[in-house]
Parts: sequence; structure tokens; C-alpha cells
Amino acid sequence: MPELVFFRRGEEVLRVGVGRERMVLGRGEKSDVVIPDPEVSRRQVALAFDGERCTLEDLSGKGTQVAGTSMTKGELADGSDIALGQWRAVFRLHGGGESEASTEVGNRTEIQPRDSASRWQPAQVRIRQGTEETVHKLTGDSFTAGKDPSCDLVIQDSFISSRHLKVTRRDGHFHVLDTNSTNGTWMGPVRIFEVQVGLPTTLRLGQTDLILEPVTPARKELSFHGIIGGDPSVKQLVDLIERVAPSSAAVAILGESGTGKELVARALHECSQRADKPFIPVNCAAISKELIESELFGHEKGSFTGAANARKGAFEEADGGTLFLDEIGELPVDLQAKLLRALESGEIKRVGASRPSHVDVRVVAATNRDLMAASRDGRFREDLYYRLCVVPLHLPPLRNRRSDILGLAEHFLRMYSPRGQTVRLTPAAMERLQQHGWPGNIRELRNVVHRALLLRKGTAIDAPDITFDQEVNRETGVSVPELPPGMTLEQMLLKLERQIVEAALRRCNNNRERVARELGVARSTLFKRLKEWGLTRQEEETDQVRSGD
Ligand SMILES: Nc1ncnc2c1ncn2[C@@H]1O[C@H](COP(=O)(O)OP(=O)(O)OP(=O)(O)O)[C@@H](O)[C@H]1O
Repeated sequence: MPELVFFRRGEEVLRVGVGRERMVLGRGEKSDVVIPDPEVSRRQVALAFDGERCTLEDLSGKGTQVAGTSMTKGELADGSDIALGQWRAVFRLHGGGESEASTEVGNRTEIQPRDSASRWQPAQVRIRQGTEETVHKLTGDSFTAGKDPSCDLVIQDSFISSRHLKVTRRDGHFHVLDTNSTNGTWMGPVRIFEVQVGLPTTLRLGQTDLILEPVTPARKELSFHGIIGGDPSVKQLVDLIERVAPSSAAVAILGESGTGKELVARALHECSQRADKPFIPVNCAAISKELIESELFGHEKGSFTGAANARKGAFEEADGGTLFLDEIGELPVDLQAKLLRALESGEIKRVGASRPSHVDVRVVAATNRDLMAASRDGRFREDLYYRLCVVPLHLPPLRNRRSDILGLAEHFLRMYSPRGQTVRLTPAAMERLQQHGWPGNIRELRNVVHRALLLRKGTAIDAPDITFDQEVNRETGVSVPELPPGMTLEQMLLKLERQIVEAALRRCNNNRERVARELGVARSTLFKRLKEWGLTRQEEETDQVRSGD
């Protein structure tokens, strides 16, 4: 049997079989398929199938776009694309097949089960009202839902009817029948009357979402001391942590920014016999050259201006525990010598002190720099490098462990979702996360999920809710914007070019000569561009003509 496959913004939304009865598509509620789009007429188009051919008849009076041309009446070819405002419907002469989809029309649509495995799965109904959710296991073969106390699922929602709908499980599928409700039962933007669906499916009644879904154990979070990930590289890392943690071997954690170096350092500490002693992190890049020595080793009273009292340094604070030196590559060279001495002797000397004191500290260092290259260039002491890197732990960038992206995203969703609320990612949102390059690694993913949670409009996070951190090119220091969906590289480059020129014009007080000089382009090229963008002044136009530039 032929079918129409409906897409909205490129995403498949609905499949409807085309039978022998005339089927009307339109915005009006009496249409067989209701398309809630203001650009679509109340009765836009009618389709009929005579067993061999399918004919389309425009009912709007304005013609319906089929395969890019306006059609008033005619035969639909297999694969024809019917434009319906923001929607499109693709006609497939050989659709799902009689046995799979015995679709009838007249307020009746059939939707392919998304997952044939759903047939045998135990199912449940999740009722979501705003931030509240309740879950009901499906025990019998059917249930009714509505406001009336006699319904199996009694839903308090003033916009739903007393007996709103009935769901029956048949042969593994779910047959949903709207029992003449006033405000209707909706699947996304489509009002449905009688449908057969697979799992999972979300039905909307009044202000309530009724989600039919398989009973699956929640995805087991593979976590080791907060490190989420099932990728083989993460398993290997966890294995190494477990093996080196009990020893006091110096460990260096190497990886790009945001890959979880601090988390790994904490895991090392927690798995060691030092776990009940302090874990002290110090970010060597965040402390000024003048203060870093005192931060690490402490100082005596009056040892420098501002040292009003004696103070312990990080080494003493971490005594018995672990000192985590993050961004070790940023440590000034003179301090590298002092650190090496402390590591070799187990003794430290506060700034201004005359005698050293003994400390028992395990040092774990981390860097996102190539320390080997730095030591070749003389920026990092080679002897310190070998002292710190007895066991190097390499953390993979997120782009090399893509199978963990969704697990991590769900972890951050749980972490940042408002209490009692379960926010999900739509398949399109998941796709968008999977496609991204993640230059900022897991920190970026955490920020992206947090931001999407705050910016989302609905109960789930959809693709447009996801915006990525701007990538900063390491060589140029310039932010690299993401190509917005639907825009080509050429369009984006033109847009950027215009933004750069406009910014230069503002900076140079509209002095065209200076702008051309600054941007390193010929005056004529600049003028040509400004003219294209409608940014020229009249006198310039005349000027240009005169000079023949
Ligand atoms: N495997 C992971 N599982 C769960 N959360 C993670 C994981 N890796 C990193 N994170 C989270 O990502 C964020 C950044 O991690 P972290 O600060 O450890 O990165 P980093 O490599 O030390 O970064 P930087 O080099 O910039 O200091 C933190 O919120 C951390 O909890």
C-alpha cells in the first residue's frame, strides 16, 4: 500500500497509508491528516488511490507544490515531494505493505512502530505534567485514561475529557483510540484519532504528556570515582589508576584541557592509602610568579612585604595526603629546581625560614603541554620531567571516545536538571552532540548540557537548544564560530567578511583609506564590497565613477 511520509524540518514525524478512500490533508481539524501550519490551507489537498495510481487534487485554489512545481490535479509519481508549509510529505507508491500497515483513512492513521523489538518488551506509561512525573507499569492488555475516577489512569487536568482515550496492546503494538475527547489527543503537532504506535511514543492530552515506553533498566552509569565512560581507553585508564594508586610512584596526568585531569588525580588519591588525608590542588598557571613559592612552600612572618603572619604552604597542607600540581608546565624555571629538591629530599623550606621541615606528600602533576618538547627547549627541567613522569597517564580527548558522549551528556543532565524532573535529549539533539568536534572536551560538554537545560523551551532538549562554546584557534587566538544549521560555508564566510569590515569601519571612524590599509585590501575591493552591501555614501559613488577606480 502507498504511503505518505511526513517530515518537519527534515525529521520524519509521521507515516500515513494512502487507501482507496479520499484522504484530505490540511490545517482544518476535520482533515484526515491535520497539519498545524499557518501556510497550509484548511483543506489543502486530497489524495486518492485507485489500486494502481494515486491522484492528487489541490483544494486550496492556489495550487500545491509537488516536486517543486505547482499542481492542481494529477498523478503522483513514486518519490514525489509535496510541500506543505514547514512540512513536506513524500509519496511512496510501495509503502509499508499490507501486512505491516493496513491503513484506513477517515480520521484514522497508521504509524509504523519505530522498533519491531518493542513487540515483546514490557511497557510502562509515564505521565508528565510540568515538572511532575509518575510511572505506571502496564499489566493488562489495555487501559483507559481520563478525568473520570472509573478510568484506569485518572489524570487531573482540566483540559482533558472524562474518558479521553483507550490504549490496547495488540500483537506487541499499541492501538490508541481517542474516545471522542473535546480537546483531542496529539502526537507532536498532529491530532490523532486512532493510531497504532510502537515504543516509545509521546501522546499529549491537554497539558499532560503520556509517554508509552519500554521498561528498560536505567542505563547503567559506568563510573569510577566520578569518572564516567565505557570506552576502552577509559577502561584502560581506570585499570592503570587502580594499579598505581596504592604505590607512591609519581604520576603525571597528560591530556588536553577539560579531559578530566583533576578528576583522575582525585581518583588516584581516593584509591590510595592516603584517602583519609587531604587532597590539595594547586593550579600553577593561576598564581603569579611572585606568590607561587609561598603558595607551595609557605612563608614565615615578615619574610616579604604583606607576609604579616606565618603561613603553611600547599606541601604542608597536603602532609600525609596528595598534592595535585595542575598545569605544571607553567611553573617558573627557578621554582622547578626547588620543587625537584623537595621531591628528592622530602623536605621543604618556607620562604624566609632558616631550616627545612619534613613532609610526606605524594605529588601528582598534570599538564596539557608537551613537557618533553618544553624540556628540549629549556623551558622545563629534564630531571624534573623524569622525576614527575614515572607513570604517565594519558587522557584521551572526547573526540576520540565518541561512544561516551551520550553517557556523559546524560550524566550532566541528571546533575543539572531541576529536582524531580527528568529531562531527555531528543534524537536530533543526540545527533548534534555526536557530530560536534568537542575542542573543549568534557568541560565543554558539561557547559553545553547545562546551557541547553536553561535555554530549552519544552520538556526535552532538542537540537536547536544546543549551542556550542566558540572554538578559539590556538595559533591565531581567534574565535571560530560554528556554522549555523542551514547555512553554507560560503554564506558564512560572506557574513564574517561583512562583520570584520563593519567592525573595522567603526574602529577607524568610517575612514575608508585606513580600513583598506588595516585589512590589507585595495580601496577598490573595499568599495566594491561596501557597494554590494549597500554601505556606500553618495559622494563615494560619484568619486568612484570619476576616478574610474
Ligand atoms: N570522565 C568524566 N566523567 C565525568 N565528568 C568528567 C569526566 N571528565 C571530566 N569531567 C568533568 O569535566 C569538567 C572538567 O574536568 P577537569 O577539571 O578534571 O579537567 P582538566 O583536564 O583538569 O582541565 P584543565 O586542564 O583545564 O584544568 C569537570 O566538571 C569534571 O568533573
